[in-house]
Amino acid sequence: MSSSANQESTVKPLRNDCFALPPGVNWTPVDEALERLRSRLHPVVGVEHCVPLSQLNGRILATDVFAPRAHPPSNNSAVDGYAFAGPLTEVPCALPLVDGRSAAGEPYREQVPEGHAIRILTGAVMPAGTDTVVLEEDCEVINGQLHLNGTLKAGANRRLAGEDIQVQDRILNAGTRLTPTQISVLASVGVESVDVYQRLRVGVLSTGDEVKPVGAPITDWQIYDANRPMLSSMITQLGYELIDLGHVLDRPEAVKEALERGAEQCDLILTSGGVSAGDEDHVSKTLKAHGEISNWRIAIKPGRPLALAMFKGTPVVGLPGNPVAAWVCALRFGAPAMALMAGAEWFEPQSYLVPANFSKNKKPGRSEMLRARVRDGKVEVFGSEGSGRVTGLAWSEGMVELDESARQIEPGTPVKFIPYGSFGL
Ligand SMILES: Nc1nc2c(c(=O)[nH]1)N[C@H]1C(S)=C(S)[C@@H](COP(=O)(O)OP(=O)(O)OC[C@H]3O[C@@H](n4cnc5c(N)ncnc54)[C@H](O)[C@@H]3O)O[C@H]1N2
Ligand code: MOO
Repeated sequence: MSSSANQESTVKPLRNDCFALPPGVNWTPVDEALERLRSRLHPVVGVEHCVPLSQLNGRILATDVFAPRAHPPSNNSAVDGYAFAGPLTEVPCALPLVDGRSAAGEPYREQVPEGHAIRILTGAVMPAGTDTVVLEEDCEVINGQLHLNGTLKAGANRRLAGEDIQVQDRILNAGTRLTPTQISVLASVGVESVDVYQRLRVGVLSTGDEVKPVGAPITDWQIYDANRPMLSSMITQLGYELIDLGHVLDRPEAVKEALERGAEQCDLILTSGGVSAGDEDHVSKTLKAHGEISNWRIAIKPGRPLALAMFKGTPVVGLPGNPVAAWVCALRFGAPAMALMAGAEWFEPQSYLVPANFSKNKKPGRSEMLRARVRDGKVEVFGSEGSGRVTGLAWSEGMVELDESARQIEPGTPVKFIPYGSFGL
């Protein structure tokens, strides 16, 4: 792996044989393939110190974060109403109101005398002498007296100091991918900046003589490059740094040159195409000639051929060329692997058992990933399983994963639905 100027020298490189398969392995079940990736990969990025809140979305925490302040910092009211000392057991009753009020940002600084009440607004600090708040809808003020008809427990409608977070509580763990909600927690206790991992630099390379970048002149026997824009968008959406390695023809020298460029600039390279056994599958050949390659034949449809290699110290994930297979493999295997390399936790995507709205007779012995979406509480799958059907990708909102043992699916059979959101997309 190449290293950037500010990357820390303590980063441990991956082993050259990290993708090697045990002798005799032929078809690898999905679970085993995932476990192999999990056990052989580790973070390969250094730490970026003191990154401000405004730049944290999607970044991965490098250290645990402890609260420098409690949340809420003081007892305060959860509602607009009147504060007094609770409980209130004998009703109806009338409490004289003190002159003044406690508003958010403008506390009442004196003691509220026993048996009195005070006007209070949501978020305002509870004045001394009060611990309970009645909603303004549940009481009436007549001639400076607060009239109450319902009982209230002591502490009703009050938020206690530190009930959410106490000083020095661990609020976030190292390895957490920061999202808007976690950034809100940091802000709530006044954390201005945190240490995060440097962004994983992911190179995306398309290969194939028939493949042309969008915008280039094209003929009938050529196709537009759908994989590179798809994978590039995925990389940026996952919060990684995209390094566009372009497209190369099926020429050993061109493939080698592109991989060398990638190894210089990236922590990981995703290629698509050229990994099955065909005469023009130069990605496999180049990786074999100049790196340590392992052609994983995963018992999955689509996406059987997945080439995993180390090329000049940089891991290369050789995805199949068919866009559907490239997408499925990039998600199912690439996303957790990248997360781990980027310093986050390995993750098994959250899935849901949803009744099927389709029938299918599946071959045993391999997993199948179907383009899917949920409508009216049932999961439907795209009409064609063809691995080149990009329309199915656009139509889908997730995948149905049928494991190796699944056989006959009927309408109503619970199946495992994995929304794309479970991968962070
Ligand atoms: N004899 C065998 N042939 C094939 C096997 C096999 O096991 N034995 N596996 C099939 C499966 S499954 C797949 S998937 C493909 C994977 O092949 P490659 O990774 O070598 O991919 P290519 O042959 O280069 O391309 C496959 C297909 O995808 C189109 N493609 C490629 N790149 C792009 C791109 N950037 N954007 C859009 N489409 C792309 C390409 O034109 C081909 O149609 O191998 C099967 N064959
Ligand atoms: O990986 Mo291929 O596209 O399974 O069909």
